[in-house]
Amino acid sequence: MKLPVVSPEVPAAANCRFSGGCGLGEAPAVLPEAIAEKLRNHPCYSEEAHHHFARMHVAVAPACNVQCHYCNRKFDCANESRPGVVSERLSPEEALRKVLAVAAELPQLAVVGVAGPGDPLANPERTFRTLALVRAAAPDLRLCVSTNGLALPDHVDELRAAGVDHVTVTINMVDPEVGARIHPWIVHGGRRLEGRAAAEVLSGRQLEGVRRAVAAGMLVKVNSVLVPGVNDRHLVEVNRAVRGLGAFVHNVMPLISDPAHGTHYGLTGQRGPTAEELEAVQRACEGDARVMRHCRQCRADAVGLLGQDRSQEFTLARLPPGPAQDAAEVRAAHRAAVERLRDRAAGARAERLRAVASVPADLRARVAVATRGEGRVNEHFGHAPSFQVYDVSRAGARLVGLRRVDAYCVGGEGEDDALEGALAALSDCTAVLVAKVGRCPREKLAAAGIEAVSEHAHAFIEEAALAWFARFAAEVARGERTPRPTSAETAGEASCGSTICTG
Ligand SMILES: C[S@@+](CC[C@H](N)C(=O)[O-])C[C@H]1O[C@@H](n2cnc3c(N)ncnc32)[C@H](O)[C@@H]1O
Ligand code: SF4
Repeated sequence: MKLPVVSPEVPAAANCRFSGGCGLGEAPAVLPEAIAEKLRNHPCYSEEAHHHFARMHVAVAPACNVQCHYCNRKFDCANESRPGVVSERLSPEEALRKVLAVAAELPQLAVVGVAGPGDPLANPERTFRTLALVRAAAPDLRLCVSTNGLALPDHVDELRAAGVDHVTVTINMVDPEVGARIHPWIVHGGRRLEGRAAAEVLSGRQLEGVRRAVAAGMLVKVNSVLVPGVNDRHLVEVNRAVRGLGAFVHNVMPLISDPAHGTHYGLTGQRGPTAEELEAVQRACEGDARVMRHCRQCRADAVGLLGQDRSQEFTLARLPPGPAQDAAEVRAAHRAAVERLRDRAAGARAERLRAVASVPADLRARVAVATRGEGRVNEHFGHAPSFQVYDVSRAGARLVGLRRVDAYCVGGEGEDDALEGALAALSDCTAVLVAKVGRCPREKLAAAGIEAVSEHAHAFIEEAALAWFARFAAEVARGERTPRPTSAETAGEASCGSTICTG
């Protein structure tokens, strides 16, 4: 799918944010209403929607037909938010009970997905029964499925009939030589295939699945796990292939690798990418395509706003007994409230943009933001498990990624390490916008060249970022401050022949 080129002067998020667009970089007029409607409240497909709408994954699909070197579904930790991890597996009936209980508590709930812990389409009976039960009980909830794609070509019609209009397919390679280094085996047609032969079949089926899903009118997101030294240079080719087939958005995610997880990569010391490496590949894939940058790589039983996992509050043992009432009218009221909030945020943003209109076009700064949702600066520096990072210029604020950190204010001996970790994670930022910050971390941030800014607490993120940027630009103009190059700028200068080169 070829997308129209948007003027670089026009900020990515600004173009579509309040017009039913996805916040991923396209002008509102570009998106047909049918697609805009599908994005409006889907947190995983729309950067803007993820501030306001929640999703839940129901863990009804235990088996998998592919082995990936990074996945071990046996390892579970309630405190860990990581793909493939679940606390309990559910029957379709239990999944429905849980959906209705969550929907009664969370007016923001908009999406129910099946994303494992194995592969939804390797467990078709359980998956389709779950989808049918949820659709009958709560028809306003969107349904989605996340699959490795091996069985996708066989199930597109059934997915469509089940009311699924969002499908995520994990595609890490289009070259079987690369694939054999990521996927050691698959089971297909009742046979186990290994190495290159397995990767060849997997790749063919994945691409065919994307083609058929797009042809059936579904919105397809492609996930790729970035494995340094294995597929980092190759993902541009994957991007080209899936875009050619009409995939709507590409989500390049960092490999999560730890020896404690017992995966092949963890045990052999394969590392995940640095923030700079991830950003370089995302930038290389961007071109005229949509690239997702707000993914939180959530658990297969995640519940809540992205980044706010509430799965442990909704285990089977904690669900209310008996059949729950659906709360569709509460969700409708929430959707209407979000529309009003979107209008207010658009107004605030337009005003701030006017205030920075005279700033030189080439001045930009990178800022980190502590947020708990609603699109606001509303998290304490020390409580943030991650920071959203934006590049700010007179054109607006553009999300460049997410930096996970250990929350600093948890007490105990790890505090100093956590603060050092946060300083390292934000080392390319000029400022961090927070709801609150203590004196000690403020001083340490300042010593590292990062200004802690709390005067815009509870403001909308882009409004706050632009307000800070106006002051920053004035200080630069007076010679009181020097702009700091972002890691993207320094990586860009060194990109040819290093991490990746698209030229
Ligand atoms: C657990 S899978 C379940 C759905 C399906 N089986 C699949 O692979 O797409 C969900 C997503 O998590 C990703 N994932 C699993 N383990 C990961 C890891 N250690 N690091 C990064 N991504 C991982 C998968 O590649 C996939 O995109
Ligand atoms: S396909 Fe999905 S569930 Fe299966 S091994 Fe790979 S990541 Fe895990």
